[in-house]
Amino acid sequence: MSSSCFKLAIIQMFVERTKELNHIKVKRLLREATGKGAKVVVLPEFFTCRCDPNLFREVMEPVPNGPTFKLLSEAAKENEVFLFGGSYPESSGKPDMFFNTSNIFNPRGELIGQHRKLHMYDVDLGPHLHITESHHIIPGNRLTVVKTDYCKIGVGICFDIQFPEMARIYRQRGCDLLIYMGAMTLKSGPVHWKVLSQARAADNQVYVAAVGPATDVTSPYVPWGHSSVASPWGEIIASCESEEAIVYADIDFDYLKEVRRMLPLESQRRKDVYKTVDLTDGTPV
Ligand SMILES: NC(=O)CC(=O)C(=O)O
Repeated sequence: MSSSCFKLAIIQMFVERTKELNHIKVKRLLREATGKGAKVVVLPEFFTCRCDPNLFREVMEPVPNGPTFKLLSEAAKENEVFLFGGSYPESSGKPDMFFNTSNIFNPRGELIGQHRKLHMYDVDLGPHLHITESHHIIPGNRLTVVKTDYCKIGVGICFDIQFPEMARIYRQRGCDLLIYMGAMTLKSGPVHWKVLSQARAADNQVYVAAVGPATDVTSPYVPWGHSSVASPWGEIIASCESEEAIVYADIDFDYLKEVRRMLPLESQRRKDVYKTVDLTDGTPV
């Protein structure tokens, strides 16, 4: 593989009943992915317990002094990989409230980024799908750009994908890949998950990875699964369905440049007709 290309692995993990079982599974799946040449690996949202607000309170843990943080750091180091550690409930100091946090590690096991889900999923999707995340989750308050050996990567969690402004800012700050870890509902997942990944990719001419847990119909909140990777052309280049799977995709910077050359959106913006916001000013992230 040329230096202008690297292998990304996204892990659509079936989340087991206990944190310990999930830790064991993460180690196994990470070994498998890096054994196949993956240089950047992504875990799904909420991989330490099933999607259930009652369980979240039980499994939440401090960052950086919790067992999951330690596991991810050690696993990144052992496998010499950039690890986007899905997300898990990070205790906030308030008894029933937590952050939905993704910790990101370099191949030396050092923390290089942390994203706390920004947008709260407070929605009324019908009689059985009234969700108010803000009752138990505290939103983060900053965007997250991570520098890796390959490219800059913008990070979002689940509902964050619905907000195009965030992806636009990531592109303006030089990201070539956006990673969203998300457990979409069965209501919005089938319609939105892939379409939004493709839209964020095509609008911004970046790769987009959308990574969820495998579907578990016994969970009170059934995640949609269907993880995928979209190319800068907006095409799905790798995907899976509902079950546990590792999905691999080559992130090819020559292709990315070619898309931007063929379709020069950045220089064609009609800034004389509509207002755009320039965020390429080196604002720290
Ligand atoms: N939980 C979310 O943040 C969003 C979601 O589940 C959905 O869009 O579906």
